[in-house]
Amino acid sequence: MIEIEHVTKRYGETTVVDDVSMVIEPRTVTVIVGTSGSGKTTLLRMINRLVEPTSGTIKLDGTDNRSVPGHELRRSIGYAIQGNGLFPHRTVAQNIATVPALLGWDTGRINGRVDELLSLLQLDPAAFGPRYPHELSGGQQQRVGVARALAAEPNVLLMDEPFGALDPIIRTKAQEDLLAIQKRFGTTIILVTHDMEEAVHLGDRIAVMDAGRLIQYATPAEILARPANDFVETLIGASDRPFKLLSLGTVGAAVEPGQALGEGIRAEASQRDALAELLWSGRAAMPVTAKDGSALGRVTVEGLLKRAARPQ
Ligand SMILES: Nc1ncnc2c1ncn2[C@@H]1O[C@H](COP(=O)(O)OP(=O)(O)OP(=O)(O)O)[C@@H](O)[C@H]1O
Repeated sequence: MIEIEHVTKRYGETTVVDDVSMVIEPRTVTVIVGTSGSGKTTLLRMINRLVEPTSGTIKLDGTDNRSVPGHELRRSIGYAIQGNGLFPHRTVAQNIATVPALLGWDTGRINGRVDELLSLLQLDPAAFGPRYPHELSGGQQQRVGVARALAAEPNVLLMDEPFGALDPIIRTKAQEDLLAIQKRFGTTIILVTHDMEEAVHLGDRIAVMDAGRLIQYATPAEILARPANDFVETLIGASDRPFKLLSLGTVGAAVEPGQALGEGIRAEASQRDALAELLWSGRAAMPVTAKDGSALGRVTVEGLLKRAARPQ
């Protein structure tokens, strides 16, 4: 658990983070979202003490983060940034091995971990381990950056606009990879973005910041249904709200008894995708199938429209 208590950061007369308090539950994804200059990066960097707060306290599992030296703290907390920050003169494998080597892991354990992470991020260890960062595409470099941040099995991973430089298709893929990794390792992830779409997709909870203040801290569904003020409402993009709401639920949760004709959709697809497919193919209903291909029922335009309405 991460407890941020009345944390303020000032540079001279300027307050860039203003009395922020929030509790981050273990094994969850928290997304900090807000406009440029709202203090997101500063707040994130106070967790691993790349920035020291002017006042307030940050506790990690009950322990004040000032009770251990900063460099030690940063070995136990993963950190991934936009543009990946890889060391250009080290191979991919050496980059990923950086923190485990500092921690004195033996070679066998380091190599095992490097291979495990590369495979997990769908990069063949034999092909990619010996390469240098400039021999990789931007998307591949970004994955190596995430692998390096995860190398020493941190409980906490901080990510600052990790997908900002990626094209939309690679970005979606990288987001799916991240969610899979988070499930597998149970890592507590805190991710900064200015993209509300990304926040809704990835976050168990979203923290909305404006001018250094924490304006709202809630689940995506709560934020969509009840934005705390006009600023949050603008950030969500009101015209898109029903679709964002549908993107939170799976088809499996909207399945109705009965049959339908034509091509089906899988239960784990999003309700947004189901509605798009129904509208595009001009159908009122379509079959829903389980992973093994068995029929579960159907999903209907009528049912989905009800789910897209503002929650009461
Ligand atoms: N070392 C520093 N000295 C003085 N001012 C700083 C320093 N670091 C950040 N700031 C200021 O603090 C404010 C918040 O910066 P921060 O990087 O936290 O914002 P952000 O929300 O992450 O923005 P962006 O989305 O553009 O990255 C900005 O106005 C920035 O200019």
